[in-house]
Amino acid sequence: MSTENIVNIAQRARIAANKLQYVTTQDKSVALNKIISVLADKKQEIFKANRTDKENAEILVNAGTLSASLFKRLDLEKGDKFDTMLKGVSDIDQLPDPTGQITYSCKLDEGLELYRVTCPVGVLLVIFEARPEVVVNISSLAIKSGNAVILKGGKESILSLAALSTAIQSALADTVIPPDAIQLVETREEIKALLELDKYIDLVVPRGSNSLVKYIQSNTRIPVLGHADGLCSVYVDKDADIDKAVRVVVDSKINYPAACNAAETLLVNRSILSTHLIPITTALQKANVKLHLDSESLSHLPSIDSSLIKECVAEDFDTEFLDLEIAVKVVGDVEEAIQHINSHGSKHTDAIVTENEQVAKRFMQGVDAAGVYWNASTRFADGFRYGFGAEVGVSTNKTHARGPVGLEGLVIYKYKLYGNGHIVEEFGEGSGKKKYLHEKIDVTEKIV
Ligand SMILES: NC(=O)C1=CN([C@@H]2O[C@H](COP(=O)(O)OP(=O)(O)OC[C@H]3O[C@@H](n4cnc5c(N)ncnc54)[C@H](OP(=O)(O)O)[C@@H]3O)[C@@H](O)[C@H]2O)C=CC1
Ligand SMILES: N[C@@H](CCC(=O)OP(=O)(O)O)C(=O)O
Repeated sequence: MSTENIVNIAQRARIAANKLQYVTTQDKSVALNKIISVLADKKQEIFKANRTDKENAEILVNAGTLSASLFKRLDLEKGDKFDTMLKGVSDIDQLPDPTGQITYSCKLDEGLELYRVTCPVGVLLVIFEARPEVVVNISSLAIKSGNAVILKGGKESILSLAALSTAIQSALADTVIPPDAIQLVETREEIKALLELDKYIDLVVPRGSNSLVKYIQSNTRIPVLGHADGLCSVYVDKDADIDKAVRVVVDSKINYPAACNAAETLLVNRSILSTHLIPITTALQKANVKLHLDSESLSHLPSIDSSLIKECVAEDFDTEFLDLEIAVKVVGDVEEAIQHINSHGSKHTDAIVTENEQVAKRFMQGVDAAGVYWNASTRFADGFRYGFGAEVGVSTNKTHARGPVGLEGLVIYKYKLYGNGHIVEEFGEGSGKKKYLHEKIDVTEKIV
């Protein structure tokens, strides 16, 4: 696409975003329900496009140039993926409108009232992996939060994405939401050109590998909300219940090994090696997980399947395997576990298994991650599971939005000041000057 056309896409997104400032919750609901019905009507057409994407991808899988997990992500037909995707749109419709919410109010003077009110970010540019349903998840979240979005998914999903976004745009054509609110681009070159357009685009969300996020951060002036790799750890403490430890570690690793919220590192307290390590590693091996063991854990596991054991190297603790592999390290206490996670983790999601509340609290306060869990699988790090309907992805940024990004992550705020000819000159410390009241206003309803 020419540079001129790319600028045109960004300009149209900007115009759509400006219009979206005025749409009502009811308008959004009409649009989301229309999207559900058009997607349902066009299901076979969308599946046909998805099948062609899969046929093309299969050639690459057979040639060994594409992973089986990428192929699995690409598949929109399998199981209940399509229905779950539609349910996500309906769930988002049911959630409260995130815009127009008053998060601060203050009476500065008689007749002078200040409100902080949530509002859309504006125009988003979201880059994501070859997972077709993400286009529907993000479009729904964008519409409900009043944002326009330009989307680019992984190249392997190009036909599925085109079918889905065309369906969404045709649904919007029958509503007050401008179809330009949801636009698709297809290539890295187009992204490169869009990254220059800080005049039209307000926020870039790169969702994918660390290298993608780093590339975007280094090549744009637009603020970036990075959704990068998940180097998640589970720490099994000396006061861990064995059954809970096995359940949490195994689920964190095998429930969906290619996801960013799968565990990549297992930290085990030294004092429970003889009791907990064997049941946990046996369960992992039963699930075909390859263990990258440090020398201390290796010396405690003389008799397990050696084809699934490797002595670890230092880099294993900085590796996102995204597969049935896990690095195992013995630590002395929770402090060492926290220190390890804070120096090797990716600030995504980390879990502790323990029955000791004090130790759990220490872990949850000390670990610097978007999600810190006690006796629960890292796989819960997900917008749907958090009750957000769906997610843009899992933010590994520390500011604006952290962890699964749903509707609240897609709004900012503005301060609205309602006066009656008030001027600053009248206020001050001297005689005859007015003093600020700074009284909280009891707000019960939405304001304009
Ligand atoms: N935190 C989160 O929410 C999530 C994180 N991830 C992480 O993503 C990784 C795996 O996903 P994977 O598909 O391999 O990710 P990639 O980063 O390889 O690709 C993701 C997307 O980024 C695009 N892309 C990559 N580099 C560039 C670039 N330089 N310029 C423009 N576009 C670029 C790709 O385009 P193209 O296809 O055209 O090459 C694709 O659309 C794992 O680390 C996983 O943890 C995955 C999902 C969610
Ligand atoms: N958040 C979702 C999906 C995670 C995700 O995006 O995975 P993937 O695209 O396969 O890296 C989940 O927990 O299953």
